[in-house]
Amino acid sequence: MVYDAFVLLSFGGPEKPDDVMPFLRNVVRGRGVPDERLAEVAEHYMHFGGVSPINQQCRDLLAAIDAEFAAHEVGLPTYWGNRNWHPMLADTLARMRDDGVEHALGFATSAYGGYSSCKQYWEDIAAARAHVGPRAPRIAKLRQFHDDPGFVGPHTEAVTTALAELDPARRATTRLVFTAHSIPVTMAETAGPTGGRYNAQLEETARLVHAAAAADLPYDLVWQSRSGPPQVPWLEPDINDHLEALAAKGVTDVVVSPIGFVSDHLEVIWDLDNEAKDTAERLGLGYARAVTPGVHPDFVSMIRRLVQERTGDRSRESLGTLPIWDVCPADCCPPPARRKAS
Ligand SMILES: CC1=C(CCC(=O)O)c2cc3nc(cc4[nH]c(cc5[nH]c(cc1n2)c(C)c5CCC(=O)O)c(CCC(=O)O)c4C)C(CCC(=O)O)=C3C
Ligand SMILES: [Fe+2]
Repeated sequence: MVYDAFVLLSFGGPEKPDDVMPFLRNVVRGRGVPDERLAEVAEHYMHFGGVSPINQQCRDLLAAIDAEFAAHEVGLPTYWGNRNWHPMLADTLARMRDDGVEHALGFATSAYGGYSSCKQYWEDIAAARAHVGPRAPRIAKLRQFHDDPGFVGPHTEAVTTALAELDPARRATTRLVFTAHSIPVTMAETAGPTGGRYNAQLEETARLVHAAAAADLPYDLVWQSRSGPPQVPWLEPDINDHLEALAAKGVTDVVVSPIGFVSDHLEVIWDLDNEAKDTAERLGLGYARAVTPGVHPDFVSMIRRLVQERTGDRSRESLGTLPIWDVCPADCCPPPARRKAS
């Protein structure tokens, strides 16, 4: 297969206060997220002047990818398109068509399987192609990378750094807490071809980072950033409840590592650096938050390696044991049932 471009696929985020509500409406399109929840989330964005850091993080990542491609003679022009905010993927795809692109490789900013993290990016590609119409470039999405050394390594380094911020005299009562975006339980059950893939991959990443960063400490995998109507079950426990439980059983310090994410976007800086940190302070827990890969050189070279893997120029690097594939089965990770907005 000959590929003629690279496109970064991401979530998108508002870049000014007036963007916030239209962005949020795009995110929840028909998914029954209550208005009160949207208003609450809008508040989180307003704490940062209505600007999510995620778009700038994508610009920085794309610049790093350009430099990496140039240094390794990967001769692909690069593009960037989002699911929920400008630059929207459909607009990017139209530009790619105008530039003569026919078949691009796409890298999505999520390491895991599941509807929101993987399948929805395939749907974004299909919708953008339908929008562009005849001569719309094709996009082959690059594989999930939860156990790649270019993802596990930067998370490991970050946990080590965060651990060094805590009091070594209390190491015996220190704990690692890995977090990822909560999703509806049904979505978790139907993730991947045989179900449970999102959780299984997160468990594997947590195990790998734990073993490499601090094998002597106990660790947990918990969830953050729940949304949706309260009567719909999502993955639990929430990190804040979990911190309460840890404090109650004598834990004195925590390192919180958001292995569910690739950059320190709003869900990380609000839900962890504000909410969870406040919870920890109230409980008297020492708290250190590990950073996400961002533009870590090993993460950037992983993206280049994924491209070279697809063009047959190198083989896969995997630290875990779960199966990894290039093309997802058509029927895996169904979208959640649509609910009327309440
Ligand atoms: C698995 C997963 C990831 C990780 C994989 C990936 O990265 O793709 C992720 C990432 C992100 N989620 C983000 C923001 C939001 N997610 C929401 C809502 C939801 N997320 C869900 C899941 C996930 N989300 C789900 C099942 C919903 C319910 C509604 C729906 O089914 O769509 C809402 C709606 C309001 C609310 O929170 O209730 C917002 C604003 C941002 C941007 C942050 C920024 O702006 O910096 C990022 C990177
Ligand atoms: Fe989300």
